[in-house]
Amino acid sequence: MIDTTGSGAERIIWAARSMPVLTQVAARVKSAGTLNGLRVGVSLVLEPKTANLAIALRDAGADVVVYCNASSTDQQVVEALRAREFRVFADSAATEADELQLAREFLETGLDILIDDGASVTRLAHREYPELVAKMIGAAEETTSGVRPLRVMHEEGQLRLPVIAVNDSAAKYLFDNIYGTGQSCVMAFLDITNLQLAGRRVVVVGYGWVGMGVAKFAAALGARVIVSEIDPIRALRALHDGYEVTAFREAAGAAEVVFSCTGLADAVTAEHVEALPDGAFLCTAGGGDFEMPMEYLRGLDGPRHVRHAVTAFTTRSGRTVNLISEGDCLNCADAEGNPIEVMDLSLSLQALAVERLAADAKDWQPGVYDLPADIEQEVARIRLEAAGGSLESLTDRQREAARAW
Ligand SMILES: NC(=O)c1ccc[n+]([C@@H]2O[C@H](COP(=O)([O-])OP(=O)(O)OC[C@H]3O[C@@H](n4cnc5c(N)ncnc54)[C@H](O)[C@@H]3O)[C@@H](O)[C@H]2O)c1
Repeated sequence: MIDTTGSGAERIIWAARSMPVLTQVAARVKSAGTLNGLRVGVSLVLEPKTANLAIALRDAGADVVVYCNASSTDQQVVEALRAREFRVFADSAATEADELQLAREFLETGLDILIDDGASVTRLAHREYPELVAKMIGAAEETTSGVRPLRVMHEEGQLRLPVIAVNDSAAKYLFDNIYGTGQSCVMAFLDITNLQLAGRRVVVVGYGWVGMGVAKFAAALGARVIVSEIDPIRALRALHDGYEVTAFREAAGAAEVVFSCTGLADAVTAEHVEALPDGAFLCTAGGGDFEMPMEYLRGLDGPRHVRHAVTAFTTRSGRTVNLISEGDCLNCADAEGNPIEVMDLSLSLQALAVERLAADAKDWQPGVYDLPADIEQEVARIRLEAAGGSLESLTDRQREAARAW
Protein backbone atom coordinates (compact mmCIF):
# COMPACT_ATOMS: atom_id res chain seq x y z
CA MET A 1 0.00 0.00 0.00
CA ILE A 2 1.18 3.53 -0.74
CA ASP A 3 1.32 5.75 2.35
CA THR A 4 -1.24 8.42 1.45
CA THR A 5 -1.17 10.38 4.68
CA GLY A 6 1.76 12.70 3.90
CA SER A 7 3.52 14.60 6.68
CA GLY A 8 2.02 17.44 8.66
CA ALA A 9 4.50 19.88 7.12
CA GLU A 10 3.66 18.76 3.58
CA ARG A 11 -0.07 18.96 4.21
CA ILE A 12 0.28 22.50 5.56
CA ILE A 13 2.08 23.50 2.35
CA TRP A 14 -0.56 21.69 0.29
CA ALA A 15 -3.29 23.76 1.95
CA ALA A 16 -1.31 27.01 1.63
CA ARG A 17 -1.23 26.62 -2.16
CA SER A 18 -5.02 27.04 -2.25
CA MET A 19 -5.20 29.87 0.29
CA PRO A 20 -4.35 32.97 -1.79
CA VAL A 21 -6.68 35.25 0.17
CA LEU A 22 -4.98 34.54 3.50
CA THR A 23 -1.57 35.12 1.89
CA GLN A 24 -2.64 38.55 0.54
CA VAL A 25 -4.39 39.59 3.73
CA ALA A 26 -1.45 38.56 5.92
CA ALA A 27 0.99 40.55 3.73
CA ARG A 28 -1.18 43.64 4.14
CA VAL A 29 -1.49 43.19 7.91
CA LYS A 30 2.28 42.72 8.17
CA SER A 31 2.99 45.95 6.30
CA ALA A 32 0.55 47.82 8.57
CA GLY A 33 2.33 46.38 11.65
CA THR A 34 -0.91 46.33 13.69
CA LEU A 35 -0.20 42.96 15.30
CA ASN A 36 3.40 43.61 16.30
CA GLY A 37 4.03 42.51 19.88
CA LEU A 38 0.53 41.12 20.48
CA ARG A 39 -0.15 37.58 21.66
CA VAL A 40 -2.92 35.93 19.64
CA GLY A 41 -4.44 32.63 20.76
CA VAL A 42 -5.86 30.38 18.05
CA SER A 43 -8.44 27.88 19.35
CA LEU A 44 -9.86 26.30 16.22
CA VAL A 45 -10.09 22.80 14.75
CA LEU A 46 -6.38 22.03 14.42
CA GLU A 47 -5.59 20.86 10.92
CA PRO A 48 -3.49 22.17 8.00
CA LYS A 49 -5.69 25.19 7.12
CA THR A 50 -5.71 26.46 10.70
CA ALA A 51 -1.95 25.93 10.85
CA ASN A 52 -1.69 28.34 7.93
CA LEU A 53 -3.70 30.94 9.86
CA ALA A 54 -1.30 30.56 12.80
CA ILE A 55 1.68 30.92 10.44
CA ALA A 56 0.11 33.93 8.67
CA LEU A 57 -0.59 35.73 11.95
CA ARG A 58 2.96 35.10 13.15
CA ASP A 59 4.37 36.28 9.81
CA ALA A 60 2.24 39.41 10.27
CA GLY A 61 3.95 40.15 13.59
CA ALA A 62 1.93 38.40 16.32
CA ASP A 63 3.17 35.93 18.89
CA VAL A 64 0.79 33.03 18.21
CA VAL A 65 -0.17 30.22 20.60
CA VAL A 66 -2.50 27.38 19.63
CA TYR A 67 -5.04 25.24 21.52
CA CYS A 68 -7.43 22.50 20.40
CA ASN A 69 -9.49 19.73 22.00
CA ALA A 70 -8.48 16.12 21.35
CA SER A 71 -11.17 15.08 18.86
CA SER A 72 -10.44 18.06 16.58
CA THR A 73 -6.64 17.77 16.77
CA ASP A 74 -4.55 16.43 13.92
CA GLN A 75 -1.42 15.26 15.72
CA GLN A 76 0.74 15.54 12.59
CA VAL A 77 -0.12 19.22 12.44
CA VAL A 78 0.72 19.65 16.13
CA GLU A 79 4.19 18.20 15.46
CA ALA A 80 4.67 20.32 12.33
CA LEU A 81 3.77 23.52 14.20
CA ARG A 82 6.05 22.58 17.11
CA ALA A 83 8.87 22.02 14.60
CA ARG A 84 8.30 25.66 13.60
CA GLU A 85 8.58 26.59 17.30
CA PHE A 86 4.92 27.36 17.92
CA ARG A 87 3.61 26.74 21.42
CA VAL A 88 0.79 24.24 20.82
CA PHE A 89 -1.55 23.15 23.63
CA ALA A 90 -3.16 20.16 21.96
CA ASP A 91 -2.88 16.38 21.93
CA SER A 92 -5.14 14.08 19.93
CA ALA A 93 -4.86 11.49 22.75
CA ALA A 94 -5.80 13.93 25.54
CA THR A 95 -8.47 12.89 28.04
CA GLU A 96 -11.16 15.38 29.10
CA ALA A 97 -9.06 16.28 32.14
CA ASP A 98 -5.94 16.76 29.97
CA GLU A 99 -7.91 18.97 27.58
CA LEU A 100 -8.97 21.23 30.42
CA GLN A 101 -5.40 21.46 31.66
CA LEU A 102 -4.17 22.31 28.14
CA ALA A 103 -6.85 25.01 27.80
CA ARG A 104 -5.78 26.50 31.14
CA GLU A 105 -2.11 26.52 30.12
CA PHE A 106 -3.09 28.15 26.81
CA LEU A 107 -4.94 30.92 28.66
CA GLU A 108 -2.15 31.34 31.21
CA THR A 109 0.19 32.45 28.40
CA GLY A 110 -1.71 35.77 28.70
CA LEU A 111 -3.58 36.39 25.46
CA ASP A 112 -4.27 39.81 23.98
CA ILE A 113 -6.69 38.47 21.39
CA LEU A 114 -8.40 35.07 21.14
CA ILE A 115 -9.84 33.35 18.09
CA ASP A 116 -12.34 30.88 19.51
CA ASP A 117 -14.58 28.10 18.20
CA GLY A 118 -17.77 27.35 20.10
CA ALA A 119 -16.79 30.01 22.70
CA SER A 120 -15.36 27.19 24.83
CA VAL A 121 -12.12 28.99 25.76
CA THR A 122 -13.89 32.35 26.12
CA ARG A 123 -16.29 30.77 28.64
CA LEU A 124 -13.47 29.04 30.52
CA ALA A 125 -11.58 32.35 30.69
CA HIS A 126 -14.65 34.13 32.13
CA ARG A 127 -15.23 31.34 34.68
CA GLU A 128 -11.66 30.85 35.88
CA TYR A 129 -9.46 33.76 34.78
CA PRO A 130 -11.30 37.08 35.20
CA GLU A 131 -7.98 38.85 35.79
CA LEU A 132 -6.64 37.62 32.42
CA VAL A 133 -9.92 38.53 30.66
CA ALA A 134 -9.58 42.07 32.05
CA LYS A 135 -6.23 42.41 30.25
CA MET A 136 -7.49 41.06 26.91
CA ILE A 137 -8.35 43.32 23.97
CA GLY A 138 -11.05 41.07 22.55
CA ALA A 139 -12.00 37.85 20.80
CA ALA A 140 -13.32 36.65 17.46
CA GLU A 141 -15.81 33.77 17.34
CA GLU A 142 -15.85 31.28 14.49
CA THR A 143 -19.13 29.45 14.77
CA THR A 144 -22.88 29.55 15.42
CA SER A 145 -22.67 27.45 18.57
CA GLY A 146 -20.23 29.97 20.04
CA VAL A 147 -22.09 33.15 19.09
CA ARG A 148 -25.30 31.92 20.78
CA PRO A 149 -23.89 31.59 24.35
CA LEU A 150 -21.86 34.79 23.92
CA ARG A 151 -25.07 36.71 23.21
CA VAL A 152 -26.66 35.14 26.30
CA MET A 153 -23.61 36.11 28.39
CA HIS A 154 -23.92 39.67 27.10
CA GLU A 155 -27.67 39.84 27.81
CA GLU A 156 -26.99 38.67 31.36
CA GLY A 157 -24.21 41.25 31.82
CA GLN A 158 -21.56 38.53 32.14
CA LEU A 159 -19.51 39.17 28.99
CA ARG A 160 -16.35 41.14 29.79
CA LEU A 161 -14.88 41.36 26.28
CA PRO A 162 -15.74 42.75 22.88
CA VAL A 163 -16.20 39.75 20.60
CA ILE A 164 -16.52 39.90 16.83
CA ALA A 165 -19.05 37.32 15.61
CA VAL A 166 -17.12 36.28 12.50
CA ASN A 167 -19.63 33.45 12.06
CA ASP A 168 -22.45 35.94 11.47
CA SER A 169 -20.75 37.53 8.48
CA ALA A 170 -22.46 36.62 5.20
CA ALA A 171 -18.98 36.06 3.75
CA LYS A 172 -18.60 33.29 6.32
CA TYR A 173 -21.90 31.45 6.78
CA LEU A 174 -23.04 31.60 3.14
CA PHE A 175 -19.92 29.71 2.07
CA ASP A 176 -18.33 27.96 5.05
CA ASN A 177 -21.50 26.66 6.73
CA ILE A 178 -23.42 25.88 3.54
CA TYR A 179 -20.84 24.77 0.96
CA GLY A 180 -17.91 23.87 3.22
CA THR A 181 -19.71 21.93 5.92
CA GLY A 182 -22.31 20.56 3.52
CA GLN A 183 -19.64 19.09 1.24
CA SER A 184 -17.29 17.88 3.96
CA CYS A 185 -19.93 16.19 6.14
CA VAL A 186 -21.54 14.34 3.26
CA MET A 187 -18.16 13.32 1.83
CA ALA A 188 -16.92 12.23 5.26
CA PHE A 189 -19.98 10.00 5.63
CA LEU A 190 -19.30 8.38 2.25
CA ASP A 191 -15.60 7.85 2.99
CA ILE A 192 -16.21 6.48 6.49
CA THR A 193 -18.90 4.02 5.41
CA ASN A 194 -17.78 3.25 1.83
CA LEU A 195 -21.50 3.43 0.92
CA GLN A 196 -23.43 5.64 -1.47
CA LEU A 197 -26.38 7.91 -0.78
CA ALA A 198 -28.35 7.31 -3.96
CA GLY A 199 -31.86 6.19 -3.04
CA ARG A 200 -31.23 6.39 0.72
CA ARG A 201 -33.63 8.32 2.92
CA VAL A 202 -31.62 11.02 4.66
CA VAL A 203 -33.16 13.06 7.45
CA VAL A 204 -31.55 16.46 7.97
CA VAL A 205 -32.42 17.74 11.45
CA GLY A 206 -32.21 21.54 11.43
CA TYR A 207 -32.38 23.56 8.20
CA GLY A 208 -30.05 26.42 9.08
CA TRP A 209 -26.97 27.15 6.98
CA VAL A 210 -25.33 23.81 7.78
CA GLY A 211 -28.52 21.82 7.25
CA MET A 212 -29.05 23.58 3.92
CA GLY A 213 -25.59 22.53 2.77
CA VAL A 214 -25.91 18.94 3.97
CA ALA A 215 -29.31 18.59 2.27
CA LYS A 216 -27.95 20.10 -0.95
CA PHE A 217 -24.93 17.79 -1.22
CA ALA A 218 -26.88 14.69 -0.12
CA ALA A 219 -29.62 15.39 -2.67
CA ALA A 220 -27.02 16.00 -5.39
CA LEU A 221 -25.76 12.46 -4.74
CA GLY A 222 -29.22 10.98 -5.13
CA ALA A 223 -30.42 10.85 -1.51
CA ARG A 224 -34.12 11.24 -0.77
CA VAL A 225 -33.89 14.12 1.70
CA ILE A 226 -36.41 14.80 4.45
CA VAL A 227 -35.94 17.97 6.51
CA SER A 228 -37.04 18.33 10.12
CA GLU A 229 -37.28 21.88 11.54
CA ILE A 230 -38.76 23.75 14.49
CA ASP A 231 -38.85 27.13 12.73
CA PRO A 232 -41.74 27.52 10.24
CA ILE A 233 -39.83 29.94 7.97
CA ARG A 234 -36.83 27.66 7.65
CA ALA A 235 -39.12 24.66 7.22
CA LEU A 236 -40.96 26.49 4.44
CA ARG A 237 -37.66 27.35 2.81
CA ALA A 238 -36.74 23.63 2.82
CA LEU A 239 -40.07 22.89 1.14
CA HIS A 240 -39.33 25.49 -1.56
CA ASP A 241 -35.88 23.99 -2.03
CA GLY A 242 -37.65 20.76 -2.98
CA TYR A 243 -37.45 18.63 0.17
CA GLU A 244 -40.10 16.80 2.10
CA VAL A 245 -40.57 18.50 5.50
CA THR A 246 -41.67 16.27 8.36
CA ALA A 247 -41.22 16.35 12.14
CA PHE A 248 -38.37 14.03 13.10
CA ARG A 249 -40.65 12.01 15.41
CA GLU A 250 -42.67 11.08 12.29
CA ALA A 251 -39.74 10.76 9.87
CA ALA A 252 -37.52 8.66 12.18
CA GLY A 253 -39.08 5.34 11.11
CA ALA A 254 -37.80 5.92 7.54
CA ALA A 255 -34.48 7.59 8.38
CA GLU A 256 -31.65 5.48 6.99
CA VAL A 257 -29.14 8.28 7.60
CA VAL A 258 -29.58 11.13 10.09
CA PHE A 259 -27.51 14.32 9.99
CA SER A 260 -28.04 16.46 13.07
CA CYS A 261 -27.36 20.08 12.09
CA THR A 262 -28.92 22.06 14.95
CA GLY A 263 -26.03 22.98 17.26
CA LEU A 264 -28.43 22.35 20.15
CA ALA A 265 -28.55 19.57 22.72
CA ASP A 266 -30.94 16.64 22.32
CA ALA A 267 -31.78 17.22 18.65
CA VAL A 268 -31.79 13.41 18.47
CA THR A 269 -33.43 11.64 21.42
CA ALA A 270 -33.65 8.03 22.62
CA GLU A 271 -37.23 7.91 21.28
CA HIS A 272 -36.02 8.93 17.80
CA VAL A 273 -33.27 6.28 17.88
CA GLU A 274 -35.69 3.53 18.98
CA ALA A 275 -37.83 4.34 15.92
CA LEU A 276 -34.97 4.19 13.35
CA PRO A 277 -34.90 1.35 10.83
CA ASP A 278 -32.36 -1.46 11.27
CA GLY A 279 -28.85 -0.41 10.19
CA ALA A 280 -29.49 3.35 10.33
CA PHE A 281 -26.64 5.85 10.71
CA LEU A 282 -26.42 8.76 13.14
CA CYS A 283 -24.13 11.65 12.20
CA THR A 284 -23.51 15.05 13.79
CA ALA A 285 -22.75 17.86 11.35
CA GLY A 286 -23.56 20.66 13.81
CA GLY A 287 -22.10 21.49 17.19
CA GLY A 288 -20.97 18.18 18.69
CA ASP A 289 -21.95 14.97 20.47
CA PHE A 290 -24.41 16.81 22.76
CA GLU A 291 -26.85 16.71 19.82
CA MET A 292 -26.98 12.90 20.23
CA PRO A 293 -28.53 10.93 23.13
CA MET A 294 -25.10 9.80 24.33
CA GLU A 295 -26.22 8.65 27.77
CA TYR A 296 -28.92 6.43 26.31
CA LEU A 297 -26.53 5.06 23.66
CA ARG A 298 -23.84 4.29 26.26
CA GLY A 299 -26.47 2.37 28.25
CA LEU A 300 -27.31 0.06 25.32
CA ASP A 301 -25.93 -3.47 25.14
CA GLY A 302 -22.66 -4.33 23.42
CA PRO A 303 -21.39 -1.30 21.50
CA ARG A 304 -19.09 -2.63 18.76
CA HIS A 305 -16.45 -0.73 16.77
CA VAL A 306 -17.35 -2.22 13.41
CA ARG A 307 -14.97 -0.13 11.28
CA HIS A 308 -13.04 3.10 11.62
CA ALA A 309 -15.30 5.80 13.13
CA VAL A 310 -18.38 3.55 13.20
CA THR A 311 -19.81 2.21 16.48
CA ALA A 312 -22.78 -0.14 16.24
CA PHE A 313 -25.35 -0.35 19.04
CA THR A 314 -28.31 -2.67 19.52
CA THR A 315 -31.40 -0.67 20.46
CA ARG A 316 -33.94 -1.88 23.02
CA SER A 317 -36.17 -2.89 20.12
CA GLY A 318 -33.33 -5.12 18.84
CA ARG A 319 -32.26 -3.05 15.82
CA THR A 320 -28.73 -2.00 14.91
CA VAL A 321 -27.87 1.71 14.89
CA ASN A 322 -24.48 2.99 13.73
CA LEU A 323 -23.06 6.06 15.42
CA ILE A 324 -20.48 7.90 13.31
CA SER A 325 -17.41 9.53 14.91
CA GLU A 326 -18.74 8.81 18.41
CA GLY A 327 -21.27 11.58 17.90
CA ASP A 328 -18.67 14.31 17.22
CA CYS A 329 -18.81 16.39 14.03
CA LEU A 330 -17.78 13.80 11.48
CA ASN A 331 -16.11 16.20 9.06
CA CYS A 332 -13.68 17.41 11.74
CA ALA A 333 -13.28 14.22 13.81
CA ASP A 334 -12.73 11.80 10.91
CA ALA A 335 -11.95 13.92 7.88
CA GLU A 336 -10.01 17.11 7.26
CA GLY A 337 -12.90 19.52 7.89
CA ASN A 338 -14.16 22.07 5.41
CA PRO A 339 -12.51 22.36 1.98
CA ILE A 340 -9.38 24.51 1.75
CA GLU A 341 -10.79 27.30 -0.44
CA VAL A 342 -13.77 27.80 1.86
CA MET A 343 -11.51 27.99 4.90
CA ASP A 344 -9.26 30.43 3.02
CA LEU A 345 -12.28 32.73 3.12
CA SER A 346 -13.26 32.10 6.76
CA LEU A 347 -9.71 32.25 8.12
CA SER A 348 -8.98 35.45 6.19
CA LEU A 349 -12.03 36.99 7.85
CA GLN A 350 -10.55 35.86 11.18
CA ALA A 351 -7.16 37.40 10.39
CA LEU A 352 -8.78 40.74 9.57
CA ALA A 353 -11.09 40.55 12.61
CA VAL A 354 -7.97 40.14 14.76
CA GLU A 355 -6.35 43.12 13.05
CA ARG A 356 -9.49 45.26 13.62
CA LEU A 357 -9.61 44.25 17.28
CA ALA A 358 -5.93 45.16 17.64
CA ALA A 359 -6.44 48.52 15.93
CA ASP A 360 -9.74 49.67 17.44
CA ALA A 361 -11.17 47.48 20.20
CA LYS A 362 -9.29 48.99 23.15
CA ASP A 363 -12.13 51.55 23.26
CA TRP A 364 -14.98 49.09 22.66
CA GLN A 365 -17.41 48.09 25.40
CA PRO A 366 -17.94 44.36 26.07
CA GLY A 367 -20.48 42.97 23.63
CA VAL A 368 -20.98 40.89 20.49
CA TYR A 369 -20.03 42.91 17.41
CA ASP A 370 -20.72 42.32 13.71
CA LEU A 371 -17.70 41.86 11.51
CA PRO A 372 -17.22 45.28 9.87
CA ALA A 373 -18.72 45.35 6.36
CA ASP A 374 -15.50 46.60 4.73
CA ILE A 375 -13.71 43.43 5.88
CA GLU A 376 -16.25 41.03 4.40
CA GLN A 377 -16.35 43.02 1.16
CA GLU A 378 -12.55 43.01 0.88
CA VAL A 379 -12.24 39.29 1.54
CA ALA A 380 -15.08 38.34 -0.83
CA ARG A 381 -13.57 40.51 -3.58
CA ILE A 382 -10.07 39.00 -3.23
CA ARG A 383 -11.53 35.47 -3.21
CA LEU A 384 -13.63 36.18 -6.30
CA GLU A 385 -10.61 37.55 -8.16
CA ALA A 386 -8.48 34.60 -7.04
CA ALA A 387 -11.11 32.29 -8.58
CA GLY A 388 -10.91 34.22 -11.87
CA GLY A 389 -14.12 36.24 -11.39
CA SER A 390 -14.57 39.98 -11.70
CA LEU A 391 -17.08 42.58 -10.55
CA GLU A 392 -19.30 45.01 -12.44
CA SER A 393 -19.45 48.58 -11.15
CA LEU A 394 -22.24 51.15 -11.11
CA THR A 395 -22.36 53.87 -13.78
CA ASP A 396 -22.80 57.50 -12.66
CA ARG A 397 -26.42 57.41 -13.91
CA GLN A 398 -27.11 54.28 -11.84
CA ARG A 399 -25.54 55.87 -8.77
CA GLU A 400 -27.77 58.91 -9.23
CA ALA A 401 -30.84 56.70 -9.77
CA ALA A 402 -30.06 54.78 -6.59
CA ARG A 403 -30.05 58.04 -4.64
CA ALA A 404 -33.27 59.44 -6.18
CA TRP A 405 -36.63 59.38 -4.40
N1 LIG B 1 -19.13 20.73 11.36
C1 LIG B 1 -18.67 21.91 10.97
O1 LIG B 1 -17.62 22.02 10.34
C2 LIG B 1 -19.48 23.14 11.25
C3 LIG B 1 -19.27 24.31 10.47
C4 LIG B 1 -20.07 25.44 10.71
C5 LIG B 1 -21.01 25.40 11.73
N2 LIG B 1 -21.15 24.26 12.50
C6 LIG B 1 -22.13 24.17 13.58
O2 LIG B 1 -23.34 23.68 13.05
C7 LIG B 1 -24.44 24.10 13.87
C8 LIG B 1 -25.50 24.72 13.00
O3 LIG B 1 -24.99 25.89 12.38
P1 LIG B 1 -25.91 26.81 11.47
O4 LIG B 1 -25.07 27.94 11.04
O5 LIG B 1 -26.64 26.00 10.47
O6 LIG B 1 -26.95 27.32 12.61
P2 LIG B 1 -28.42 27.84 12.43
O7 LIG B 1 -28.79 28.43 13.74
O8 LIG B 1 -28.52 28.65 11.19
O9 LIG B 1 -29.28 26.50 12.19
C9 LIG B 1 -29.71 25.63 13.17
C10 LIG B 1 -31.14 25.21 12.79
O10 LIG B 1 -31.56 24.13 13.62
C11 LIG B 1 -32.94 24.32 13.91
N3 LIG B 1 -33.24 23.49 15.09
C12 LIG B 1 -32.85 23.69 16.37
N4 LIG B 1 -33.28 22.67 17.14
C13 LIG B 1 -33.95 21.81 16.34
C14 LIG B 1 -34.60 20.57 16.55
N5 LIG B 1 -34.65 20.00 17.74
N6 LIG B 1 -35.17 19.97 15.49
C15 LIG B 1 -35.13 20.52 14.26
N7 LIG B 1 -34.51 21.70 14.00
C16 LIG B 1 -33.93 22.33 15.02
C17 LIG B 1 -33.06 25.82 14.11
O11 LIG B 1 -34.40 26.26 13.97
C18 LIG B 1 -32.17 26.34 12.99
O12 LIG B 1 -32.87 26.55 11.78
C19 LIG B 1 -23.82 25.07 14.88
O13 LIG B 1 -23.58 24.40 16.08
C20 LIG B 1 -22.52 25.47 14.24
O14 LIG B 1 -21.59 25.89 15.20
C21 LIG B 1 -20.44 23.12 12.25
